[in-house]
Amino acid sequence: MTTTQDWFISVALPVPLRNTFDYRLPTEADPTANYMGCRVAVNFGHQAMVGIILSCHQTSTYDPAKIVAALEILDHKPLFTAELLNLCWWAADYYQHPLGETLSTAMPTPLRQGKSSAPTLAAWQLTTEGKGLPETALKRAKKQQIALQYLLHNDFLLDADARKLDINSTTMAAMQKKGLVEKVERVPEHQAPKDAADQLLRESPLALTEEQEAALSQLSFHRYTCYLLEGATGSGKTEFYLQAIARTLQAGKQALVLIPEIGLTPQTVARFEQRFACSVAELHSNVSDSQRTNNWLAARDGRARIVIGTRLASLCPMQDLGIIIVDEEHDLSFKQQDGLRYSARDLSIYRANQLQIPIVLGSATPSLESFYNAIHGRFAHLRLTRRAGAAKPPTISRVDLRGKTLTAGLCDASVAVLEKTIERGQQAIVFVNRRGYAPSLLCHHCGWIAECPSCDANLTLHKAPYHLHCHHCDAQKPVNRHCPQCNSPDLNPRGLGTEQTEQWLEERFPDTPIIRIDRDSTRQKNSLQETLAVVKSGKPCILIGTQMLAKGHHFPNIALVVIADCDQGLMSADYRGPERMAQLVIQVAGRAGRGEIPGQVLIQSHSPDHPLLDLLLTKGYHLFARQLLNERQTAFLPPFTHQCLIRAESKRPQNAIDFLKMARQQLSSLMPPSQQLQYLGPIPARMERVNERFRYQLHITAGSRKALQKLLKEGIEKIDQQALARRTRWSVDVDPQEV
Ligand SMILES: Nc1ncnc2c1ncn2[C@@H]1O[C@H](COP(=O)(O)OP(=O)(O)OP(=O)(O)O)[C@@H](O)[C@H]1O
Ligand SMILES: [Zn+2]
Repeated sequence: MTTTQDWFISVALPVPLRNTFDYRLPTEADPTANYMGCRVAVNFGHQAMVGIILSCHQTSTYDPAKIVAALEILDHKPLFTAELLNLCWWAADYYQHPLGETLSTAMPTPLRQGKSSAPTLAAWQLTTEGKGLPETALKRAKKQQIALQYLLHNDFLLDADARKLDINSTTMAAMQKKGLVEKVERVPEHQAPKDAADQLLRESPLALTEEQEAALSQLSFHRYTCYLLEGATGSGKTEFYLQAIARTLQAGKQALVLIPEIGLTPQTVARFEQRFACSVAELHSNVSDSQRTNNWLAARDGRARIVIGTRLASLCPMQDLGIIIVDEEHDLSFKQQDGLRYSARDLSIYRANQLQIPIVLGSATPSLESFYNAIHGRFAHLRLTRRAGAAKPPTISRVDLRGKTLTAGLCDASVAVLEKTIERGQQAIVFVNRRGYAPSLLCHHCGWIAECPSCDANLTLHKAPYHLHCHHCDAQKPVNRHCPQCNSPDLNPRGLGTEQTEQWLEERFPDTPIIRIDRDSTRQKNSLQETLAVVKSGKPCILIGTQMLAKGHHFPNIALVVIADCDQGLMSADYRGPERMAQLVIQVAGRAGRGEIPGQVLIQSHSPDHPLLDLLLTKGYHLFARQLLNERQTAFLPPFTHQCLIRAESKRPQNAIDFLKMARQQLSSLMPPSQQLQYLGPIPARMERVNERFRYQLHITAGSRKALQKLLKEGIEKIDQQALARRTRWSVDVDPQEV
């Protein structure tokens, strides 16, 4: 007879090592059970850790005498489905990241820490006193009466159902105070998805426009295809998603919807809940840890039929996934910039392919990568060129700033149009690319500029509260009264930030609400939603904001959009600068005229005749993107080539440089440079010093993705074995988005 003593498990642990670890199965475990994908508690050195079981076997390549027993198996049911394990495996391999850390990235924090994976749902039930009440009680508190009536007919009221009945937590808390209800935790029941199919929709779908109809008829639901939905702003991409998802749900399958970070979620979730009667689970950083865990498990168990989330949702287990939607697929937030540097979009394309299901990448301004794939037939290209409903595309004009006086970033002509817009009782957006009051503080007498002591960066001046702030290392300082160099009191803000425009507009339009939307103003949970409620009311107001305002909001009363400065993107040193500038301009401009009011867009620029800007504004994003693609091809740049960055940082610059020299040597000994493989570096990062550390990088550009992957697979392993690799902080970034 075999005992658990004869069984070994291989475990992936969240440590920066690329191998897995063998343990004995704990004595109380059942060797015939399937533990693959379950969490296990183990001792690793002197530390207790939570790992994931990858396999169970009767032999080990290590000396069995030295293998210790694992402490405890933490799950009854695998947390990682075989499909998710495979996905993480691929991600670890492709992005050159340790598997254990990759699996850890996929899990919500409580699960990572070893907390229980038994899902629970918060619910209310009547106390004995509550049960004694007649249905007609609580007449004076309508909402409480609705809750009471519900509870007299049902055993309990789930928090989620309370929301659907429009009963909020204050109502329930009031009833609890009266001793009528109490809080309980329910184990969720499994809801058979097929039963729900006939009562799927809560509202009837819109009649599709011709273009939407044509695009939807091209979707095939039973095999893998990656669709690029290139749809103008306001063309009704969301309606397209909703109807594609309805068909998926009808077939008894789940849908996964990925959206960019910040702000968008509540709006999108509301749209989905309004349409569908089934359960919609959210996965993003604004959901509490315990709720995130429950939602993650609900997706695994199939209780959640639609999962909506940011990048991190792409690594969630799904019982029976039928479609993936990536909205605003060009958005940078889909790429993680530390740890596992994955692209949620690219990962999802791989996932859809493995599952043989459709994936839709939607955007008005597709990334050049996706655009290229669509043109070359790797993706199916769907287009929506016209706005849905009555809305017309906005008229866009350029405002030449040369020789004009600027106040808080705006010239007189733009202010005059703003004034008219407000007089007409309409709303406007002023787009300013930087937060804070001014990007630097300058001594007018000697030219001294306030710099961050730890970074190669100027300190940003903020007025509310009044201080100097480094946007790179987060250091904060009081504002100097005198120049530390020449002692002159003549210190002045230089450059433009959102706070400055806000302050000036408040003085200029004292009777109009001025609403600033940037990372500083929306730091608190839900505050963005509260602010946006004012905009939704439709009353005249002026919104000032950064990129956050560009992303997918639908405000029907915005008549005017002013882009204070689009020159930065045109002059950028990053080859992606023009692409990003164009996406931003089209997205921000796309907020104007989405309802019945026609939209107008003013683009202020010191180089209004710049050929790229001209191309974008006269020919549109599609032709602009084609031209950029031609330029990229000539310059041996992505998407025609494939890149990897190896980054290193250290307190002494030489350490990082030495490490990268070694890395370059190791790699080029495997594959010497050629026309199809270029090495560049070590070179300093764009900002060389951040937070007292010097940052360098090695760029590798290859003509073929396969060759690059082969090089990395063999090369990183060799680099890993060098002593320098253990002494240096370094990372690998495959398909980097910021170089
Ligand atoms: N078939 C349709 N008939 C009537 N109205 C529609 C239809 N499809 C969409 N709409 C409406 O058009 C407006 C814009 O749609 P939506 O927000 O989906 O645009 P979008 O393509 O996602 O734009 P963006 O990329 O700017 O976010 C919404 O008010 C939506 O209700
Ligand atoms: Zn700093």
